[in-house]
Amino acid sequence: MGYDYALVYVPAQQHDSSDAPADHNPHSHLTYTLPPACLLTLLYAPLCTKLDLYRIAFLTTIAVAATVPWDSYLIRTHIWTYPPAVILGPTLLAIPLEEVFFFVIQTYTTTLLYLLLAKPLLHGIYLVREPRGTREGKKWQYLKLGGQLAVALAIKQAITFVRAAGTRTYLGLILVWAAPFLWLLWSLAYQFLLRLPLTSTFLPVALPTLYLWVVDTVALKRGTWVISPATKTGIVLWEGLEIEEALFFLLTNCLIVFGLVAFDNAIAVLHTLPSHYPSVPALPSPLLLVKALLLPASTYDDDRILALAQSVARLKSKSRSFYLASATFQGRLRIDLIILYSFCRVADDLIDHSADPAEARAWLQKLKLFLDLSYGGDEVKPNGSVVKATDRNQGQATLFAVRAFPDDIMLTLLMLPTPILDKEPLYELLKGFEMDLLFTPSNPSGPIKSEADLDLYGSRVAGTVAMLCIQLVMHHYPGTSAADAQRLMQAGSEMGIALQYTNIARDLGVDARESGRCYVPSSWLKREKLTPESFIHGFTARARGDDGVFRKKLAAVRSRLLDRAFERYERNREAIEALPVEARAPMRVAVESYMQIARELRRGGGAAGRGRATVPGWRRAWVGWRALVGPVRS
Ligand SMILES: CC(C)=CCC/C(C)=C/CC/C(C)=C/CC/C(C)=C/[C@@H]1[C@@H](COP(=O)(O)OP(=O)(O)O)[C@]1(C)CC/C=C(\C)CC/C=C(\C)CCC=C(C)C
Repeated sequence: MGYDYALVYVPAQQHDSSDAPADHNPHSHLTYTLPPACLLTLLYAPLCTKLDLYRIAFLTTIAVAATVPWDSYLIRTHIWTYPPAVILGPTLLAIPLEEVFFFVIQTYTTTLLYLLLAKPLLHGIYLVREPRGTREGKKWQYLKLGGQLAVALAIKQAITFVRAAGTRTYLGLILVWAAPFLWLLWSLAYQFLLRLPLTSTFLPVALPTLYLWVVDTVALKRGTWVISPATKTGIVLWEGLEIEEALFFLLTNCLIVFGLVAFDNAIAVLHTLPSHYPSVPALPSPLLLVKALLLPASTYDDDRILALAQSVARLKSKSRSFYLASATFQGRLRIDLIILYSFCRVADDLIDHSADPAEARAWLQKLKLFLDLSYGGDEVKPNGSVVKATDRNQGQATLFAVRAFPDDIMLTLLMLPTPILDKEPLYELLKGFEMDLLFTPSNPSGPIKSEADLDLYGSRVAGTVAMLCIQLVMHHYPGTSAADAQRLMQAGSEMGIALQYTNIARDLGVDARESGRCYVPSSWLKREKLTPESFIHGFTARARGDDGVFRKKLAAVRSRLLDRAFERYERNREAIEALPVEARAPMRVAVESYMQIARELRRGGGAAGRGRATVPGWRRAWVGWRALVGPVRS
């Protein structure tokens, strides 16, 4: 019996209360199962969503419902019994309550570990379309069949063991019970079971299993329970751990993790494929989850899946702050934000990485044309309401994007949720990128001569991004009044500018050295007796001799940028608390993890000189965790 260490089962023929010291047993949960459960609860609590609670309740109910009849049967038929002295008393269908509690706590702990490890993943990118009649489609069908066959053979063998009623009975009973569930879960979620990273499949099975093996061994060595020699093989995994026990813990953890993977597979289908599921309830019913799992993989939208995979890869490689923050958003909002990030990133990179200004202008022109086509169908009604682009216009935009942009960029453009986003911030963003084209070797300060210029630039390249993010939030979590929405947009835009000031303060050296650009208003430079040219020169290798003087001036300029960043941040951070509740904590994470760069710069940590500030991974995680818990006090 797998859960014996918690309960101290003793086979009937050996039942003797002297085998099981009573003082060990009621404390087993306190000593072994509750501490890891409490620790994981503390760690995961700030990340926990309503969907997670639903998932935990769903899985625990199934685990208890699936285990209780089997366990009860074993007890009622006297295959197992337990010394009454070691249990508290109450039972459910003859199963002691402590045993039932074990079913719950094991499911809960393994689930929390799984959720923690799976948090960074966007599950939609692990879906695979299986086109009918193709090699790829057949490959997946063979893999599915292969797994089904292997588990079916194990079931057949298990039935033989049980029928023989000998030393393999216990082994057979474990397999006969667990394998059909595994067969079902494999049949529904084989794609995810094969494709998810091992941190989401192997690790959440291996860690709790190993823990239970060790605990089981300790319990055995203390003589708290015994397995009947008549029903066990006698094989041990290591001294003190029967192979049946080891298998039981392994299979129960496999069942829990396979169940969670199937749940996530269903949610991924629902969230990733709006063409099949235009709207999805926050807590999908079990029936909807099953329907999603049964949706033929040949009908998946592989363009959308690929676009998402490219966008996630882009986000992961280009921005650690927003990658961390993205993990805290949920469902379709998370997907739309990642695609929006990808759009902003590719647009910025197309222009920044152009071989010459002419090429950069050509890309800008194409991006504008794409927006013109996407929004071309907008119609303003006499009452001022806007009817969004029609399918015809989407079709034209698609055709244009396919012809005008490289494949990996084209898919991001096509997935941009233009029906949800206003066009003005997107055009403004392009205007911001256009300002970057005004930086030339003969004009290294480009369009930035005054503070007002810098504010305008910030509002175009970052204020707009914030407004687009807030629009997505309000679309996915409706209910904000028009007046509040306007206030949020205003505050968001200001917060975007704060982030842009931080960005400029961080990249002063990189922009000077690599692009010959100086984003510092000329009026500020004058106060430090610098010009844009001498500022850029200060970063070049030749100028390293007069380090001290330049460093002081650089520190003063950077400090002014940071002052403006913090001023705007302080003024607007309260507004985050007026966002829909589901988006507050994630938005705090996005803003705080970026503003941490500003804090590091202010502290002078590592990057206040000519280098680029980075926030150490552990501090980034801590800042994110703190922001999730509640508003950050300054
Ligand atoms: C969680 C998640 C995936 C969020 C996505 C956010 C998003 C869409 C970001 C786009 C970033 C981007 C590439 C924009 C292009 C223009 C640009 C470079 C802007 C600067 C970003 C810095 O990114 P990074 O450091 O990676 O860039 P470089 O390496 O220097 O090229 C910006 C500083 C702008 C970022 C601004 C925001 C994300 C807006 C944040 C504000 C809010 C979300 C509003 C908060 C709400 C209230 C109510 C106050």
